[in-house]
Amino acid sequence: MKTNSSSLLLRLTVALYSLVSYAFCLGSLAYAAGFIGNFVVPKSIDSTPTDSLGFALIINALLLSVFAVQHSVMARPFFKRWLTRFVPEPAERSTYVLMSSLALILLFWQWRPMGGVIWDIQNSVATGVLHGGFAFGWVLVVGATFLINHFDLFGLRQAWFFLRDRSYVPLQFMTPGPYRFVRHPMYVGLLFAFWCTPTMTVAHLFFALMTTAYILVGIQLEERGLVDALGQDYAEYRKRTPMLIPGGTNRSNKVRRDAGQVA
Ligand SMILES: C[S@@+](CC[C@H](N)C(=O)[O-])C[C@H]1O[C@@H](n2cnc3c(N)ncnc32)[C@H](O)[C@@H]1O
Repeated sequence: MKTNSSSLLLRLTVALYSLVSYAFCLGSLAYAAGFIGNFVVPKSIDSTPTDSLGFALIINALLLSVFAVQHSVMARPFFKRWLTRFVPEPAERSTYVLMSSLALILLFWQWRPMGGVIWDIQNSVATGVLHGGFAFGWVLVVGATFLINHFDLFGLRQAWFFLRDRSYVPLQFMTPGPYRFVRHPMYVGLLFAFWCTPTMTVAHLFFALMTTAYILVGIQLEERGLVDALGQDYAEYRKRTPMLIPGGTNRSNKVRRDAGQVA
């Protein structure tokens, strides 16, 4: 990322923009924990239903689709090339972060609770385990961002290079902590956070199913980009490290084994 000695005003503007985007992101992530866990926030995934089940399903499906499309399309190289015709390159990641946060805020605002209980666990040990799984999930999500590079993932590092009029240094391939056991610890964390609940309502189940499907599809798209960006190291990593389940079958190897290419 060459800066061509951009004006100080532009560099300061990008720095401020990245901080504002980051603040939106922190706020929406914190709200997401309360929204899914039904604590602290004024409106959560299981607030009192106000619409018919059919209408609620349609609106919620649309809200999740907006997030999925925004998140996937804006991460693709063709979109980044188009966006950076209008937005300085060092602000591209912050724009992605800001738009993701706005898509989440729209979801929290317009979400239609749906009532109906699928399971309701009363046993105190089981409830404790599920609450523990929920907390573990969020700790894993946030912890993994720091292991990769929290400030790069949220666009601040790019703006910091730009502010100092330095060229951006991309992240190198790495396998810190849980990345040695699975390729997508953040998504493992999200799956824990979405599924670990003592009371599973229709709305929560719909949310968990849709987001799980999105994570499984999103991984395929993300890994294509990661192989392009990180090269052979990531391609090898895909072959030897499971996607989501530690010790589980690695999908790439399974495909090759099924084709008789792996002993
Ligand atoms: C939103 S993070 C999600 C990471 C991963 N899917 C997970 O669940 O932990 C996506 C970014 O993380 C970075 N990343 C993911 N795996 C990486 C690795 N093994 N080494 C370096 N960077 C990685 C890339 O910059 C990628 O754009």
